[in-house]
Amino acid sequence: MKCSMAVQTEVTLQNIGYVSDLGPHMKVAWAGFEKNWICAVHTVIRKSDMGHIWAKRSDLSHFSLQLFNDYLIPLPHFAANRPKSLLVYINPYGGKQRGKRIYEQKVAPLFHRACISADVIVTEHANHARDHLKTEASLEKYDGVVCVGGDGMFSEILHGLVTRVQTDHGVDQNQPDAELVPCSLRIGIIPAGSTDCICFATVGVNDPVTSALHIIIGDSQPVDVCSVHHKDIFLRYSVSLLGYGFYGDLLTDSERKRWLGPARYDLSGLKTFLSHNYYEGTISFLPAEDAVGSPRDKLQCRSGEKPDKDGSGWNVMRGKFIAINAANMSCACPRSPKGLSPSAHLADGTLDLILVRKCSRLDFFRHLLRHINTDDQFDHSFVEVHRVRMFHFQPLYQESISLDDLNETPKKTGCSPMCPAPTACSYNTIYSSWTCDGEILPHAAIQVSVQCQLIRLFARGIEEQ
Ligand SMILES: Nc1ncnc2c1ncn2[C@@H]1O[C@H](COP(=O)(O)OP(=O)(O)OP(=O)(O)O)[C@@H](O)[C@H]1O
Ligand SMILES: CCCCCCCCCCCCC/C=C/[C@@H](O)[C@H](CO)NC(=O)CCCCC
Ligand SMILES: [Ca+2]
Repeated sequence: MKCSMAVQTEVTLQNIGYVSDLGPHMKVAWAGFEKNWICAVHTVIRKSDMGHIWAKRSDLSHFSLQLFNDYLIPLPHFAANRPKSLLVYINPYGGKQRGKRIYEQKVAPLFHRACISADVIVTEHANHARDHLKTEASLEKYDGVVCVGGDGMFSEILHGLVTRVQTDHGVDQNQPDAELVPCSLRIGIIPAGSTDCICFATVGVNDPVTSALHIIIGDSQPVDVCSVHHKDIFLRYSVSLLGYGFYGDLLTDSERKRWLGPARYDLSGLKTFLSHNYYEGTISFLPAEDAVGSPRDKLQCRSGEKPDKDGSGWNVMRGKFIAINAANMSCACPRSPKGLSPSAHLADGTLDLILVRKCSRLDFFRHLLRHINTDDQFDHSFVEVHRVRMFHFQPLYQESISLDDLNETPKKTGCSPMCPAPTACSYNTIYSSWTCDGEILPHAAIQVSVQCQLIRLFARGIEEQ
């Protein structure tokens, strides 16, 4: 692979082929002198380094920009961290099934131009990437792992990588209080899924080229990971949303409608909203009293800081909940650009626990609506939010069945259904389940704890607006 010498070029609006956000404070421009990619010229510029110049597109026409032919500017503070060798997993079936094309057309040419070698694996089945990472991949050859797909695919990479590192270090993931070993390999996300909330909440935009450039320049964003256990048995890791009730039901329903693509969430969202179920249980949590900020401080996450010490004392609440949402990050996504918990931090060792208690359908609608407008979604009498380091949930009923059984013939238990109209109540409305980054957990009773900065992404968080 050849990287040619830098050649300084004048650029005007006419020959800038594309200008894209690299997070709110970064821009990328490249000039297509020909339509041919090989002749294209790339540069990545930090907006703050460029003063006002990038503030308005029209300014570009007067701007002489230093561009380097066939060479990505090795800005000094990026150079040392730039990856040279990557392991790429592509889910060809995520989102609108465009992962392979996105990688080949938009990302691979940039990696080539930046002299990055990439070993590409197009997955052949679910859990292919996870299992390959867990046992087979020669990780010592790589500087990072790239996930081309959605949040579900990211979850595979997360589980493969974290499990591999713990196995290599002899850490037992079944111990809820085990000190997990952080992963040294960074993970890059090329968004090609349906929600892509992990990419959106850590980069600020779902754009494959922007993500590719974060990888190329070697950005690094630590991210907390939640570990989820049931009766001291490890279930899963989560980085975005653990949701019981509304989001658990929505996800369960949407999995049956995968053929609809991303639109499945709209249909299942409407259906779940109309069913208006609530569920009774006990939530116990350890507040992060010494955490940086609070869920309602309206300070959006920059990059996250590590807290000094754990908070003290568990809080216990029993109630009837429409939704229990544990947001380890803002969960911003194109559907809700500020997310479920706009001030949640990426790397502070806490998550925001949002409890939506039983309320009228109209009130719940008002609450949902506030995820897409500027009003405060926590400013309702039936909503509370806590910044926590750990939480446990115990549903009212005794959990003696697994999710698989839930899809079979109903079995009666001694507990009463928690649905508003018992006559219309079906078996499924008695129970909800947790969605864990879009995957359904097999148990409702869970213990969750936040593992501070367990992984790092090729990203930089969302910079100050
Ligand atoms: N080759 C494959 N065939 C079938 N399923 C796969 C394959 N590779 C990965 N998967 C699974 O596909 C599921 C969905 O993929 P992905 O997350 O990429 O897209 P999505 O669900 O549309 O997007 P999002 O998770 O952002 O809503 C993942 O849980 C992953 O395990
Ligand atoms: C009246 C209009 C009200 C509109 C309300 C919109 C509220 C949207 C909040 C979106 C929160 C997304 C949280 C992300 C969760 C991901 O881990 C998961 C995996 O991709 N996706 C979903 O659960 C998919 C979730 C899909 C939600 C629609
Ligand atoms: Ca966090």
